[in-house]
Amino acid sequence: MSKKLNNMKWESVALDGFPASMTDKFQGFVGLEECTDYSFDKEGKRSKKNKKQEKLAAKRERKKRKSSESETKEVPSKKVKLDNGFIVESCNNTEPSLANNKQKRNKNKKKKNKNAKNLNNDNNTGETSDDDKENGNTEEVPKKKKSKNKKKKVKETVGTEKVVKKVKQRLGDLPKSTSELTPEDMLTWAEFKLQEPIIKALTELGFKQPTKIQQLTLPAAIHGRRDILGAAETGSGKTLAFGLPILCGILKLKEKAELKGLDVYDIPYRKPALKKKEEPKEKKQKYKRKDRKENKKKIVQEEKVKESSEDGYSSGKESDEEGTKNVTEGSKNVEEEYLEEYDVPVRKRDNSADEGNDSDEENYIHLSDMLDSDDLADSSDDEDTEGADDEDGSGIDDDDDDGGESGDDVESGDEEDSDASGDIDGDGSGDDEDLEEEENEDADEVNEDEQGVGCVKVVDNIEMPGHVSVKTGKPLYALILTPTRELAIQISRHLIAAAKYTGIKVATIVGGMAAVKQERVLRSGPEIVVATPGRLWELIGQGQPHLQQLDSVKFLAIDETDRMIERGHFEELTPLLERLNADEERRAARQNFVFSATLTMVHDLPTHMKGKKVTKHGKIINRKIEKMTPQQKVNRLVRMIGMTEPKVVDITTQNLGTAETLTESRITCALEHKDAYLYYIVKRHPGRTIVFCNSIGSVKRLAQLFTLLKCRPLPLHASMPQRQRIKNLERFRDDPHGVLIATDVAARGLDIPHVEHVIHYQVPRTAENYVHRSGRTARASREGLTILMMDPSEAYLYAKMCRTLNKTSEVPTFPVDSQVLAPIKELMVVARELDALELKKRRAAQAHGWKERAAREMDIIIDDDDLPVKQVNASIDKELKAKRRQLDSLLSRPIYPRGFSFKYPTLNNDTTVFQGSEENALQVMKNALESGQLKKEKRKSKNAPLLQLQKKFKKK
Ligand SMILES: Nc1ncnc2c1ncn2[C@@H]1O[C@H](COP(=O)(O)OP(=O)(O)OP(=O)(O)O)[C@@H](O)[C@H]1O
Repeated sequence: MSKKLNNMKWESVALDGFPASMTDKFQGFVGLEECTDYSFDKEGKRSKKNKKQEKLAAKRERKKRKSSESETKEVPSKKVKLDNGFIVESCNNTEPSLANNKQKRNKNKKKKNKNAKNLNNDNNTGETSDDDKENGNTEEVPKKKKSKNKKKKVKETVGTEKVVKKVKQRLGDLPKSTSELTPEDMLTWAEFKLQEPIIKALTELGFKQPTKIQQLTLPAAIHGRRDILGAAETGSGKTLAFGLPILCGILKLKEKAELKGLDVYDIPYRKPALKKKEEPKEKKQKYKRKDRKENKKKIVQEEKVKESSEDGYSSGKESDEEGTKNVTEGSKNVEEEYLEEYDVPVRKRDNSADEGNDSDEENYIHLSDMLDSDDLADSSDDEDTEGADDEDGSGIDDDDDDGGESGDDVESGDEEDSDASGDIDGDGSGDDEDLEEEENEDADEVNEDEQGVGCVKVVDNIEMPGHVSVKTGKPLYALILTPTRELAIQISRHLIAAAKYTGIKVATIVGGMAAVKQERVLRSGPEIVVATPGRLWELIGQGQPHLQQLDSVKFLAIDETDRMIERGHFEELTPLLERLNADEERRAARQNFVFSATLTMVHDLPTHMKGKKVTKHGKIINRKIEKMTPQQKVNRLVRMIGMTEPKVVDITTQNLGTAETLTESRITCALEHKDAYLYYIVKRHPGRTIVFCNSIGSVKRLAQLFTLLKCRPLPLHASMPQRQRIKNLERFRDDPHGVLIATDVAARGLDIPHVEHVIHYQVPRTAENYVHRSGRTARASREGLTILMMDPSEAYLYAKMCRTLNKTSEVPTFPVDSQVLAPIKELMVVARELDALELKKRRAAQAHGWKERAAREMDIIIDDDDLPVKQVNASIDKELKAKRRQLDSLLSRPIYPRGFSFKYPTLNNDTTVFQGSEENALQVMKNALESGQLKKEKRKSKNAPLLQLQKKFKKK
């Protein structure tokens, strides 16, 4: 209906004899209208003036109509779009269909609520959110009033809708704070002398005070300008522990350059420590003497901090000194309790032997030369322990990126576009195109899947760019390296949030996304680059000008450092570090940050590396391999990265990297029942859950199985396209009952709020992996639960892990209702059968497709009869149909515990699978711990085979 027709006179016409059968199709189609005022369209001849006048008149008319309608409360003459696709205009004198009206109202209501909800999320106003409840920001309002207020609020929010543009939260975005902090609330930060714009951003984020690790590292990093080696539990705020000093340092450098009219390139952030070595020996001896005294650590630290702030590079000598004093005093007590500082001797980098290594023995292998945790794992560990349906046979290690941008193996998920998180630049704008996979570009890259564990990606044709000092006029101040793409994106977003009012730009350079856009961002000269090593090295190799300033960066941070430097994982890291450390003076003037939750953790040796070994030449050697000490591990890091006398802050000594708020538990069961237990947990204890597997194959299998079980799982692994990876993470973040099934690619660093459970579907290969996986829950002082699923064949790995984590007793068992589990096991049998049939069908289709393709290529005509696969398909289809029906019927029925009497079957049509109520898993575990149920178990477990195994293991 054209606009013109709106202004004409309409009359309703009665619909006699309208067939009853059609009524439901025309639901809400309340009448017809006939145009009674015809005229010729003279639009073409009309003058512009006339047109304008007519328009105005029409507008006025519409306004009038609207106001009169609202006064008389008649049915609006607005067009209504029906479900069947018709657009109708309702009459004034006929009652509209109630159903449609209701439907429409509901729709509108939903829309409004949605808008209101979104706006509430954005503005943190209105109804109490989950967050509010958690923070205790709930308000008791009488019910009646509340509904009125609600309406009002909805109206208000809808009114402001045009003004406030809805911003979709992207992966890694920090949620805005619900509490409004005043400058007085932020006084704890003041002692670190952070610049005002940074404090302003922290206030907005609701970060009232620094976390423990921030409290311990910021003074030395900001005032002392020292290198920091930080180890703190997962989710303890390590990102800002290096992020804030970097932002603060950049602002200081910029300010100084502006004040003195200097070129930033020529201002070292700190006095090269090389010169410090030339200091009179007396000073060092003074330290040594003090060292012997009881309070040695703190004094040394204090002296060094003072010394650095006296170096003339601080923005204000006195104030810095003052600040340092305050901070050291302020954090005194905390440090006494937690701070563990190592003496880190600075050694020349060309000295390859590790300290304490008896290098005189030819066949001596030191563990530090084989730091790779997964190299260290038994070769049998690399296989998918289930051995079932591992389609691609990719029982591979899958916990880092950019060691090769692998695969185009998309297995699930729709293809709808997401503009969510391709954003790679500091300004927060992102296009979908950013997420374009670069499968073609990857053609000559080695696929991780094909390589298997222990193989190393060979980086060909990359020449080390010459160490020419490049000045583009837009200095690159800081480089932050991470092992995974998602972590890089997240760190960027955290920094962007903290740098919101500083004008500092942050670029994310990661694989799997369009390099073109990343280059464009780099051309704008961001001060900070957060990157994974692969893509970064690729762009450096291509001569990207902004990155040619790499060797003059003032700050270098390496997150998850222990993972980053593991042998064979990041081949590009070695040349990168060489490049960064090429100029000795610049290296010494650079401030370095090295962080991880497991920085000082050293795991047990795998048996295959111990004992006798027969060499190629038939010689038997008895290998002496010593476990590296934490100090040796730290020394190695210091040497590799080129740090100078770093301050080592390790606050993981109590819980070895896991958060204090984490509740640990375990389920021991047969391998074939693991799926049933997992389904039980997901359904009985719904909540945001991450399920970790040891291989890509396991992730794929579980994702398929749980899709059949209608759990809507979200897979995540390194051979998925980057776009899908981010989309799945965002979906998971947005779904309070989301189930993410992931490899260790999601184990480190990811900060998704309110993850309630972490389930280790398989015992992780190293204790480090256990710590990082478990650390996806119980973050930022919240509580969380981790469940380790273990079958008897994994007892050895479990015992090894417990030993590394210094666990003196077994991880307590998670209580499972066996009555409920029994019917689930039956359900799982059917689901697995269906899964197997689907796999068979896929394989048959693939084989069929292959035969046909081959025939076409060879110009051979094949009869359908010669393709027996099709017949197989027909029979599979039949079976599939039947199985699907069987599973659907099982799933549609609620699960009753075995022995349920059925005397009082429920009348409600609740679709929840469990008839028993859903329970909070953490609470269930806590209750079990308190009720003494687990004490009994402890007594029983004295003779448990697991402990026996552990003893055997110790003897080895
Ligand atoms: N001072 C602070 N006050 C409150 N929350 C904070 C503070 N600093 C950081 N956080 C929040 O704590 C959460 C965890 O921080 P972050 O991701 O830096 O942890 P992490 O120690 O790096 O964890 P992981 O070891 O898993 O990488 C984040 O959501 C972050 O926003």
